[in-house]
Amino acid sequence: MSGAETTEAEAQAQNQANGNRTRSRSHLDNTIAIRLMPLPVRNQVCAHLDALDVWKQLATAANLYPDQVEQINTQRQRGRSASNEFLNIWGGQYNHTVQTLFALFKKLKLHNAMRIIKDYVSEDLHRYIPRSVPTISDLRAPVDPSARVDNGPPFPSSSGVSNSNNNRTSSKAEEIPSLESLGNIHISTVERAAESLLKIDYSELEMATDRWCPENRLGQGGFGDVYRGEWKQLDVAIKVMNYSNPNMDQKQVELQQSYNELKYLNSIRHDNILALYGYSINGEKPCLVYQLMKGGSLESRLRAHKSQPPLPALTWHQRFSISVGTARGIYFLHTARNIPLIHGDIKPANILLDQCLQPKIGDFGLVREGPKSINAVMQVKKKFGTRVYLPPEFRNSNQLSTGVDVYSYGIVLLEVFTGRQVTDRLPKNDLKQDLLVYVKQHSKHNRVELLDKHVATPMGEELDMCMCAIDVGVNCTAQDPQDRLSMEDVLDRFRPFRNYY
Ligand SMILES: Nc1ncnc2c1ncn2[C@@H]1O[C@H](COP(=O)(O)OP(=O)(O)OP(=O)(O)O)[C@@H](O)[C@H]1O
Repeated sequence: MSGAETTEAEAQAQNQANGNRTRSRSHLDNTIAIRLMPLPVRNQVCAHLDALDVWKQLATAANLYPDQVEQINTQRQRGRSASNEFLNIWGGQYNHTVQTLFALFKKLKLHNAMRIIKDYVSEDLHRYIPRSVPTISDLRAPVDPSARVDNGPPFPSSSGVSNSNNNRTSSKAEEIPSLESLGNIHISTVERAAESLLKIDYSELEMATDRWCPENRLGQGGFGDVYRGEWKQLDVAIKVMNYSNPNMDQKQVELQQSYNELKYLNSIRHDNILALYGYSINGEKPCLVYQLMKGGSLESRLRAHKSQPPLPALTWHQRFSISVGTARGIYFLHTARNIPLIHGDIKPANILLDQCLQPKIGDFGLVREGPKSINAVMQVKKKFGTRVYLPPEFRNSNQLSTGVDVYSYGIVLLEVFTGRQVTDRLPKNDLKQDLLVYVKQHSKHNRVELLDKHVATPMGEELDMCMCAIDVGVNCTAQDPQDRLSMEDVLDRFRPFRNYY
């Protein structure tokens, strides 16, 4: 061992004896302190880490005290950035440097985070950043717990972050778990999310779809194609992930969405929530396998009269039953756990129908944990979802609450019963009106006129039921979230018509 190495090893031993918490800046590290990092860079790195939701891994690797971890969690639940709070504590109280942070990112294989701060560490450390951006093909490698990761040359011990993973002869107890990357979302995280899900062999899915025969292609979404297939005597829909977006930030968002789908869709079982059967990651592309919804999406059914050959329009009865089932699914999401889950992208394209036209909510890519209680509001950094279905307080001020789903649901109800799309061009004399203004104006006087003309005008109790649906749609889409119904209120309002569902 050279003299310099001995000094480094001694520094490391001393650091370990002191523990990460008391570690201060080493003489070998002359980079700036974390708290002096330029604000735009700090914001960028925090946004990136928050999107990956890795604050717990950071806190553990940095050996924070439980009360500090709780402090970060509290800020997170208030809608603040968990990563920023982590930096406040670790970078502020212990005066760590950007180089130390770089070492921490390296330890956790947060390569994009390393890229963001690389200009603030010495150039010879840039060799620790993998040259190529991790690709989805990383997923193909089966996780072998016994495999060691070759992280290249050891990171200087002055980093203040223990680096046992670099020591290929280190004992198992010291090892950092072997992690393959899905972008920056570790495969171990993905696997944990998918623990109770079936892991399906890719070759079985090839067989199920006749080798991805074009005739079995159901459609295309933001992530790639969806195929119909028969797998183990089950009718399934297989979403083939094709992370084609060349933009790295966008790609990261896509990866995060697939992870959300696994994490949340897998943890929720309800008659009106799409069943996720399993996933496959040992083939050409990662796949998610769902229950096949033979009735297609509500969106396509609402336009059925335009399809070739045209399908009969949905009856009022069917429309009502679909609306009730969808409301039940959203109500479950909002109330099943201590913290409400907010779907964030309720729209007809994400409501799928089975052969009996029972609805199931799909596309959990944007699901978020909301504020602690069903009536509370939290400020979030980023907007997400489909603009025309989002309420003004979320679109304009990033205020997230269960009211976001209620509003989107209200728009869906109005679309279902008027037969108009929220994006439809309105007749000439209504040019300045969007669907909501149009419905709100007409609902005062000529309410029956609002109903979809593709179906015979309802009479008697059926008419009352349709008017109730329009009223509920109007109440769900109030501009002020305080004036909106809750999903429980919606179901109460529908109860007098239970003969129809
Ligand atoms: N489980 C399923 N059963 C039957 N059809 C499905 C199923 N899942 C998706 N589809 C169909 O496959 C197509 C693509 O679906 P996907 O969820 O990927 O995209 P999307 O929701 O339309 O778009 P995005 O993902 O960008 O929001 C849609 O036409 C949808 O109706």
